Amino acid sequence: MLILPLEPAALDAAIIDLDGTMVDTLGDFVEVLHRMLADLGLPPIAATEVECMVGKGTEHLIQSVLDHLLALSIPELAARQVAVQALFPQAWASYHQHYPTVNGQFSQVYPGVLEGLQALRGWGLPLACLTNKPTAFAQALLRAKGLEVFFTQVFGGDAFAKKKPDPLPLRKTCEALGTTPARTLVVGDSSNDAQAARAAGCPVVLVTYGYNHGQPVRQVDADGWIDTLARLR
Ligand SMILES: O=C(O)COP(=O)(O)O
Ligand SMILES: [Mg+2]
Repeated sequence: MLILPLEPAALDAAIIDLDGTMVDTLGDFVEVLHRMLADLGLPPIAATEVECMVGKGTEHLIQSVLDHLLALSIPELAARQVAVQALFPQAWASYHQHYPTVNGQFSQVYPGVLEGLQALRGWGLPLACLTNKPTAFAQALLRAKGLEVFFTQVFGGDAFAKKKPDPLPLRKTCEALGTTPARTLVVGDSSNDAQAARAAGCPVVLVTYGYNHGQPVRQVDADGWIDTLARLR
């Protein structure tokens, strides 16, 4: 259901999230994490667990995975945090070593994404992609999936001093687009996108099929929900 009246005349640009909104990348994340965990001599983690950990950037993902896997052997939180921090540098290096070769191989563009992006471009809106994924990985994924042609800007989680849900990346992306937040539509899949949009003053529509940390996405404070980007037509 789309509550927000999506008037093209009310908008000057749109900012679209990547993981969980345009591309179903859970398979990429799981594969890279399994290669990383094998390098560390740790067991694999279930995709259903990973799904709840995606969306707050690479550092948060790696820390959450290590914390989850060490929880059985180190039940005490402070001791576990020390163990996670000790493993982190090797995990980070392994993750970044594997990601480029896996990127896009185990992921699919969601149905309706092309139609939705074409509709927004058809309204004459410049589009930016803003993700918490590292910029280089985001650019390579958009290229691999043939989506990069739609975007004048691509910013990742390493592009600014803070990541979503902080509003800073949205404000900076609006600046780069030359638009005001109130006239810039945000399309995302999680509370990170919605909280950032609310704090920045952007209208925000959420897709219902992405990753919202295991929480019902319709309970997130947003202006509307769509089950496919094709609904933007
Ligand atoms: O956390 C990530 O790496 C990706 O998250 P996003 O594309 O949904 O912002
Ligand atoms: Mg997302």
